[in-house]
Amino acid sequence: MALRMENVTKRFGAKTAVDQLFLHIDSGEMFGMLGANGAGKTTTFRMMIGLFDPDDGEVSWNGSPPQSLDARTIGYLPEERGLYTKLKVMEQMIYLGRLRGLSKQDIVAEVDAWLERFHIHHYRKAKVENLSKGNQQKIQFIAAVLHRPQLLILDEPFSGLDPINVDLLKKAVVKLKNEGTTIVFSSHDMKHVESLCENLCIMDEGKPVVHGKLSDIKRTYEKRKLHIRADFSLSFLEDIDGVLQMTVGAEETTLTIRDETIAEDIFARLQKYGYVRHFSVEEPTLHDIFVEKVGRTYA
Ligand SMILES: Nc1ncnc2c1ncn2[C@@H]1O[C@H](COP(=O)(O)OP(=O)(O)OP(=O)(O)O)[C@@H](O)[C@H]1O
Repeated sequence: MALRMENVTKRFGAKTAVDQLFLHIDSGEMFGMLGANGAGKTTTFRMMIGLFDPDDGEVSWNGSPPQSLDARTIGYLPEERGLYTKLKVMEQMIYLGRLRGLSKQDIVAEVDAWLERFHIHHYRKAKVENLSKGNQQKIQFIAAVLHRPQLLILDEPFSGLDPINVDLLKKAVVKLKNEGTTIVFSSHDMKHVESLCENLCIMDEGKPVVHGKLSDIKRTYEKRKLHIRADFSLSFLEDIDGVLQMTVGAEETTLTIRDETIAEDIFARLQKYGYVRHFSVEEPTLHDIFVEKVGRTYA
């Protein structure tokens, strides 16, 4: 399932929530959408699944509008979680799965496997309202995937989860990707996108300010941090033109430099002094890129 969004704009009254967005997501890809609150991620998702029509531009999956997709093709974890809290976990899953045309037998088998994977099988007969928030979120995730969609859209899937549950969910998402599912998810946390996605889009006020392959994006930004470990004093580096800051730690010295050419210069100089145990140029993080691109701190 490959997605194309061509010059898509969505307005709410005077507010332009999404502004001339171009996106191309390949089949089987894991794609990350980043952006501060109100950047336009949820509105973009709603257009992807055909819940909203764009005011301008076009959305298509394999050439067809999202409205023409079979309900089983898409799995959607909405930002506003909504489960029937008085129902028991399995009852709820059977109800939701039946709505999508699955047999009770298939639903029970699929849900049991997911509950095991998430270490919450003992809650299969528990009422949803008696589960912790994190466990409710896992149940909602299962509801989004139990029909094995080809296309999975997850709005903030990791928010509110503790690190152990974040890892469990990440593993589940990677497994689905490896099985061929096209996955799009949003996050406020750049690290999640950095660890999971090859391709991403950073949105700011409805516009994609950065879009493309993570490795390409990183390559186009200056590398400005140097880490050096050596068996001799590195204090002379502070006086080199282009060294903006220097922090001397017990083991390692970290330098902030003006641009990559300074790293080459320092590397050449160090050769003359003695044995260098470690020399690395740190790639910019997505956070660094966001700050550089939109000129303010993220989220
Ligand atoms: N149904 C709506 N009616 C009016 N304005 C809306 C509607 N949906 C979204 N907006 C506005 O559009 C902008 C983008 O909202 P959206 O929910 O898409 O952002 P988001 O990136 O998902 O934010 P968050 O991270 O807070 O969920 C916001 O200014 C929001 O107030």
